[in-house]
Amino acid sequence: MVQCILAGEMPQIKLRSVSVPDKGRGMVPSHDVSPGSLVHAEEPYATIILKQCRETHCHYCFNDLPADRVPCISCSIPLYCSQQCQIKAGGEMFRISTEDSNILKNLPGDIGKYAAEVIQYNDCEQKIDDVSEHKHECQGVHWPAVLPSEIVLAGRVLAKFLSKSSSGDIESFVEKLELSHCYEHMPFESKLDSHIYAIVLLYCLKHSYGTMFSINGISISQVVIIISQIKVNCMTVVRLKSIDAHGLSDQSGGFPFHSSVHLTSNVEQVRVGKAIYKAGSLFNHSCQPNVHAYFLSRTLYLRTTKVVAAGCQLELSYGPQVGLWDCKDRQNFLKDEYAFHCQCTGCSEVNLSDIVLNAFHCVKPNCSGAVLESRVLECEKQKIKHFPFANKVIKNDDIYEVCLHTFNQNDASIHIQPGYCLNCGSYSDLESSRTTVDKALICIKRLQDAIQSKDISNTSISDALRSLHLLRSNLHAYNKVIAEAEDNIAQAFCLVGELQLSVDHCKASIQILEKLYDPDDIVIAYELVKLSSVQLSLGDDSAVDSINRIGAIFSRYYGLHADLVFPYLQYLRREI
Ligand SMILES: C[S@@+](CC[C@H](N)C(=O)[O-])C[C@H]1O[C@@H](n2cnc3c(N)ncnc32)[C@H](O)[C@@H]1O
Repeated sequence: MVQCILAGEMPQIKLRSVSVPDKGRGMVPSHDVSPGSLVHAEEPYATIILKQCRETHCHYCFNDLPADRVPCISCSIPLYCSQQCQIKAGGEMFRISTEDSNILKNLPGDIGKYAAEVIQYNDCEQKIDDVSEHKHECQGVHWPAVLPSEIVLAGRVLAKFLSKSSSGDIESFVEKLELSHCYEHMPFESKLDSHIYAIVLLYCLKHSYGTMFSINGISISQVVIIISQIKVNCMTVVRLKSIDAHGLSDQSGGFPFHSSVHLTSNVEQVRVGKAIYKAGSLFNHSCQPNVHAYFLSRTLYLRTTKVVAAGCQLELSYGPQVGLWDCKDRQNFLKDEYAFHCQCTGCSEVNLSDIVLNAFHCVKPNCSGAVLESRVLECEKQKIKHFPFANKVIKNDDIYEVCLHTFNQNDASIHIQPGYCLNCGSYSDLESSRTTVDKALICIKRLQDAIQSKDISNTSISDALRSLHLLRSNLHAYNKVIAEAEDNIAQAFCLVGELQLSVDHCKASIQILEKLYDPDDIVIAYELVKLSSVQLSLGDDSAVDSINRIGAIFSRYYGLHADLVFPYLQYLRREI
């Protein structure tokens, strides 16, 4: 909340929790909400840093670690960006006896120095949050470094119970958490894993808490429930980074930009932690979300990206989104990761993206119809059957263009086969197209490797251009593979200093992505960041339009926090 106030913004929208068919509880606004409105801000109930970020990010606030990082005073495993974060993560562990404090202060080197500072902090009786996130973990045995992050997070939830509960009634604690769980839908192997981890975790905690803690059937079953609650409800905390073509990242808001060197800037999302937000857990998933989630430090912010009418569900994406993957891949992911079958509009109503994202080109060169493989077709058939005829053309002209033949059939007797064009009904030999595409992709992969190693030859670019031509003649014009190939070629041209060609291929990639995503989706803004950086290098006036578009999209997704989340925006604005 402190961060919200500092940034001059607090959520103003009144929300209600309602019961939603097939999805359990969900959140709705009490009145109409305009795009870009902050609807929710919340501090986490419990968090954990991801293992791959242990050396690079603060274990408390998840920001980048500075050179003078501060280790945990006791076990020195967690690293913090400041003494304040170290103290907050330690909770009560620093309220120690005078005798112990003298011992700690006299420890050699940095540890003694930190101990002295921390003790002084506590002596001043400053008010600190009693988070105690790490206190129970640093008792000599380094189990948090070994167990999976989600199990360590379950340990942190349990530590709250153990530090606060006087009754020792773990069942009522779990009930009061009011988090949904997926135990009954979990596969047998995952159930077995969670039982084993529950027992291991309880023994680890017993090491810290001693006799006040009993391990029995009840506590084990409750920890199993907490583990399955975490599986369904924990959010991945991410940070945005701009990375230039040479792999340098922009941490400071400045940009390592030299007029003699041509650079593109890519936006990368870095996953840094996992966290449980109790109210945030009430928001359901949609593959066409109307809410965007982001984080400043540990605080979760939810902001609408579309108009949401009073009483309509506010839904965010748990990862998969229309445009990112096709329907089948999204549903498989949600089943594996969150153990539910997605009931969102993106998975139940026809949308252009799901039809064309992995589609092939029709054999007739001038036909714009999509040809689908059986894997995609099965999913889309279900949706086409239920797509109300009246909405077909009005909702999206492009859908009509790629599926004309299909929609002209009587809805009740839709009979589409893999390999037949949805627009004109012509048959394509998908096996031969697939073989050509796979061969072309080998050259594109070679170009990607050359980009990685910054060793781009003329041959690798001309091979990639020939492959692009093959991709375009075998795949549907809006297939995502073409967008990715265009993007790779744009990067390669940029690295060899052919900036105008880079701009052309970057634009071709964006044109496809605008069909797959909403043209105002944040993904388009990330692509425009690349485009505008090359346009700026080229002295191209249209950089202004690109940067204005980026600004408009970012302010809808991040509001007043846009510059804080992505400091590179300030650099772009300065340039125009
Ligand atoms: C983080 S919780 C969201 C709140 C939840 N509905 C509740 O009642 O507590 C995630 C769970 O909500 C349900 N859910 C969320 N989005 C859904 C969707 N698009 N389709 C079906 N179920 C969904 C699933 O049961 C999932 O495991």
